[in-house]
Amino acid sequence: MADSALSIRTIDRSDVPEFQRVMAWAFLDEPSGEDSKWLKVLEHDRAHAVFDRDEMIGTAAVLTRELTVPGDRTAPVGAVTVVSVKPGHRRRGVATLLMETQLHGMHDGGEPIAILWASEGSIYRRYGYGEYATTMSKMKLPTHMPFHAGVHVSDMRIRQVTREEALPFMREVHDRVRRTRVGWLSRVEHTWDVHLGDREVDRGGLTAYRYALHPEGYVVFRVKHDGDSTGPRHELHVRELVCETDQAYADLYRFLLDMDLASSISFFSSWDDPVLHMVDNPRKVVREASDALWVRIVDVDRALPLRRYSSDVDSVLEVEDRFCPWNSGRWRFTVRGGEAVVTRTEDPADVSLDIAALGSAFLGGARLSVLKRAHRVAEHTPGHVDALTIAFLGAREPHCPEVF
Ligand SMILES: CC(=O)SCCNC(=O)CCNC(=O)[C@H](O)C(C)(C)COP(=O)(O)OP(=O)(O)OC[C@H]1O[C@@H](n2cnc3c(N)ncnc32)[C@H](O)[C@@H]1OP(=O)(O)O
Repeated sequence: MADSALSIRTIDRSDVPEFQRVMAWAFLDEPSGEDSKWLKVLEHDRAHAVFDRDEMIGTAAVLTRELTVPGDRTAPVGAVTVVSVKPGHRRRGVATLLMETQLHGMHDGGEPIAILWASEGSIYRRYGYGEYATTMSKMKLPTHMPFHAGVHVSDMRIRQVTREEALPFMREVHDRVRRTRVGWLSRVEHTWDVHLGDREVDRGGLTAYRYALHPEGYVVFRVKHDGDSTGPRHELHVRELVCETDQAYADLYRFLLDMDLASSISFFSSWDDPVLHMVDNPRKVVREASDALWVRIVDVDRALPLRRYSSDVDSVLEVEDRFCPWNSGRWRFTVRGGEAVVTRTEDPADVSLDIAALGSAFLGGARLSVLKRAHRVAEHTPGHVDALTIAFLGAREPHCPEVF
């Protein structure tokens, strides 16, 4: 701790207004008010505040969630959010104290994995979070583009309905689909109000959400009005597109692409969105990649066996973890038939890496072979990095469709 006057504790109901104010000032935002939907997902016993004497100066919270990991499995994760320190109190170790408290708490009987979305790219590696555990694709495509001849569009009816009508169906579909998609998260009841918050201030000048249901999926989008004397050129901003079948995916994309009066579709999608291979002219799909989920392996021996792996491997990993030293040292990582066993060993290392590199690779997003080229992974026994890279990869790119 940089200053002996600092203290940290979990919050109670009476702390909430100040908690909101500190957050808002730190994020250069307006306090969201006592009616904020977000307050309903906040777990007070997992929300910490740092005080300088009696002044609250820092906040951070953990949300209890399940994350889908390779092998159609879910793993308990601590979803870290609202890390904030009041301007004027920064660079004195307040965020470090919050990170330490959260990760020690998870190590001590909590989740073996922590995740977050980073506001800035240079903050979280020092705490052992691995970047690009999932990649986000900021995608824009013109409407009215035909599909490639081989793409079948069914005659299933797509209905635009009210939010009230859509929600029960969406909850059910989402809960089935998220269990099959690596990087997707479970939702609690109020997540829906936060994720699809639709107050005027949430809309950023766009319309309210539109909800379109297909028997096997749904799409939620807003419209940004645009145009001139030559006619309307509205933009469709897709919030989420969730489908149980590839057919629903093609049908719902076609529904959006055929929307009269609209000229483009914008979507924060997965890097491997199949639409690239569905449209007639893939070059017209403009994409920009950015980091999405950051993953922190809290306990190597508890976390790695939670997922399945693509191939057998037997390697000794030397892990460096300065922030959570219980992970440091050598681990034998053995996969047989997709299942991993992780045990302490004194055997010489085949591969050394820092804990953040392991977090980046955990969901099958960043490749260990690329991290090796980036000097983040070192190979001591030839062939082991490639073997591990293949074992960690999954059939699809991991993707996290929601910011928490
Ligand atoms: C998951 C989320 O909630 S993401 C949101 C993060 N929050 C924000 O972006 C809100 C605005 N920013 C802030 O509130 C603060 O600047 C925070 C929370 C990012 C950092 O808080 P601080 O108390 O200043 O961090 P702390 O003093 O513990 O810094 C620890 C280290 O991180 C570095 N660091 C902290 N913030 C940043 C930053 N924004 N960019 C680069 N380095 C940073 C510090 O220099 C220090 O480095 P060192 O260990 O080499 O000395």
